[in-house]
This record gives sequence, C-alpha cells and structure tokens, in this order.
Amino acid sequence: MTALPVRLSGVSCRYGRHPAVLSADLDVPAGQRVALVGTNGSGKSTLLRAVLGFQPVASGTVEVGGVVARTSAQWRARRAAVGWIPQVRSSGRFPLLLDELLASGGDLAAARSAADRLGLGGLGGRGVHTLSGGQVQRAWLARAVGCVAAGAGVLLADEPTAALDFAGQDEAAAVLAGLPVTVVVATHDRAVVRVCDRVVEMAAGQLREAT
Ligand SMILES: Nc1ncnc2c1ncn2[C@@H]1O[C@H](COP(=O)(O)OP(=O)(O)OP(=O)(O)O)[C@@H](O)[C@H]1O
Repeated sequence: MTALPVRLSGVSCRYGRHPAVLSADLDVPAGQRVALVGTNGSGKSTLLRAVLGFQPVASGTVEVGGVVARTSAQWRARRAAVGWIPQVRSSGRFPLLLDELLASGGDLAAARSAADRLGLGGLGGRGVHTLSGGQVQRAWLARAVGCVAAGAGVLLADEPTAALDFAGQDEAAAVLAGLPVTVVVATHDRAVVRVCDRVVEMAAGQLREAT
C-alpha cells in the first residue's frame, strides 16, 4: 500500500435545501493523520461520505491521489483506494457473518489477525447482527486493517471508537496510529485525537484548523 494525499477544494454538500457542508477546503498530505472534530450535526459524516461518493457534492472537488473521480472506473478505483469505517448504527440487522464482513475489506487473513488482536477471535462464524455494538466496531476496525493490507492508501473513519470501552478506545487509537496510510477520522475521542498529527474542526458546516 502507498499512502495517498487527499485534497478537498471548495466542497459544499446539502440535503435538499439544507446546507450541511459549506465550501470546505482541506489538504491532507500522504501519510498524515487528521482528526475531524466538531459538534453533533456539524457536517463531519457528510464530508467523509462525500469523499467516497456516498454523498453528492453540490460544488467543489475531491481529489484522492491527485485524481477527481468522474467516471465509474475512477469511482471503483477510489473505493479500492479508500478504506472506510462507517458510523455504526445500533439498530437494524446486518445479514452477514463476521468473517464475511472481514473478507469484504479485501485481505481476510490480515483482517482476521487484527480481529484476533481486538478480542474477536473465534467469532468469525457469528452473524454481525448478533455481536455487541463494541464488537461490531472492533470488526470494522479489523476490516480496515484488511483494506490497507489489500492496497488502500487512505482510511476514512467515522467515530470508530464511539461504542468502545476505555481499553478499546486506546487499542483502536493504536491501530489507527499503526496504519501506514493517510487517515481522516471524525471523532469525539481524546485517545484518537492524541494519535493524530493534526486536528481540524467542523462548525455549522464550515471547516477550519483547530487551534
Ligand atoms: N440524510 C439526511 N437528510 C437530511 N439531513 C441530513 C441527513 N443526514 C444528515 N443531515 C443533516 O446534515 C447536517 C450534518 O449532519 P452530519 O451527519 O454530517 O453531522 P456530524 O457532524 O457527522 O454529526 P454527529 O457528530 O452527530 O455524527 C445535520 O444538520 C443533519 O441533521
């Protein structure tokens, strides 16, 4: 895997008439770890989802590795290049086995080994919907290790420690710190902020360097 730079230039996103992200600029050099902080509803998830194309961009551009994805082939390449830990929802069913979730990152062996280290050893045959919220979050973290082993050069993580106990928060922060890729992580967790090189803050859709 090779760490890739991420550049957002004047990115705006909206839900109908509701503006969620307002002309965000962010230049993340390859290999930098950035904590994206800010109050609930300030636009952090929307911004991360825009990088993956899950959220349409109303204006502005998102480059990963110097490429603005426009064609479906470029979007496929973008999704292979960018590992993703979504904000885990506590409700609903996820009709997948843990091993299937781990495999979907691209490198099952690496993800399984991370899952073992994160306390999920022996649970590979369990339905993800039967795991606790913290176990599910650990599973997504392990999957992210598999994405990186499979060649992703960027990891985007949306509150990856929100359901974890204190020890789990430190373990997750250590996993993020050990990944040799560019990381942008939306978080409210000081353990995660501590392992980041830089902190940027969203406030009512506007992005700025945190002081
Ligand atoms: N699917 C949606 N439809 C309409 N509005 C939405 C939708 N998703 C988010 N929003 C709104 O967009 C704004 C930004 O939401 P977003 O989820 O990006 O915030 P966030 O900073 O990630 O919040 P949190 O810290 O609570 O996860 C909020 O005002 C939210 O209510």
